[in-house]
Amino acid sequence: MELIIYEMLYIIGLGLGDERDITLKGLDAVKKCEKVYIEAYTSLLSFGLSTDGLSTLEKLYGKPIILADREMVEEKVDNILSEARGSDVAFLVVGDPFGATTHTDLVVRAKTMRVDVNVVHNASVMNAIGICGLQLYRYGETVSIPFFTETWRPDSFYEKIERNRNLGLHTLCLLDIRVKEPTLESLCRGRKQYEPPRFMTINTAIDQLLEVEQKHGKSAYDEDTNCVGFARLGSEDQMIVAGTMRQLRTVNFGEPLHCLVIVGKTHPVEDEMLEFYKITTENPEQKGNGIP
Ligand SMILES: C[S@@+](CC[C@H](N)C(=O)[O-])C[C@H]1O[C@@H](n2cnc3c(N)ncnc32)[C@H](O)[C@@H]1O
Repeated sequence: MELIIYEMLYIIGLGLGDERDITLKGLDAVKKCEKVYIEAYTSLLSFGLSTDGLSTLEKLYGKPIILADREMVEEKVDNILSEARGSDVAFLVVGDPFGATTHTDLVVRAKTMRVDVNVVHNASVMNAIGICGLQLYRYGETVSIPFFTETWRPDSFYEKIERNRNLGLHTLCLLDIRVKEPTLESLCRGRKQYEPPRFMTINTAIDQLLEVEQKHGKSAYDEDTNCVGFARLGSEDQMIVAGTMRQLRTVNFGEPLHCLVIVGKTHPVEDEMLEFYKITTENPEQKGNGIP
């Protein structure tokens, strides 16, 4: 009887900061893989991902890395999986592989195609937000805030935030990333051209949240609701600022990526920790860099 040995798909978390955040286990796996893909869709990296290539990562890993953009992840993933049937293939993900739903799909498809999968975990935005002192086990459902357009203003996040707040739970709001979005014009013409990448800022997210509150009027939150804004978590220049929606709306958080937490009912220890990140009249220039 013929013995079929399937090779492995390694899904490897890179963490949040820079190329050195990969784990030793992850690095070992990358080194033994014949092909290495990096997902550039659900997160932007501060890892030297630019038009001139992925040099920092490639230097550290000692091999070329193929950029798996949104199109490849969503439409051509079967090709990657087929390759993993004949050789070891690495699929690198910023943060943790399960910090985004796309990668759960990838595992399901791999299993269906009888490709073995090995996951190497790393830090995710989902746990890095713990740095502000709000307890991770006091969070409700995470919501995603999409960019509003003139004609498309989806607000299903509102009900979820309302539910979380009624239960006294904190809410993590993940903010939209628009990468490789085909322009409307190019879709009509049938030849794809792409919009420039866009990353939602905390300021835009708060504007949209308040617009939706005004529309529904159920007082799920308001301008005086306490929040924490996070930018570039895990990087040297990360920024964490606590304040009301009104206060955070005017803070310049700088480069992406950003996310926002709407604070629920707090424990005294959570309050004590949040104090370190607060904008105050004595400290209007709160930069919120790192651990206080
Ligand atoms: C779908 S999640 C991807 C999560 C990633 N796979 C992980 O495990 O961290 C993407 C969203 O998380 C937030 N995010 C990701 N990395 C971040 C960072 N370093 N700092 C702040 N927010 C971040 C942004 O709102 C971004 O739109």
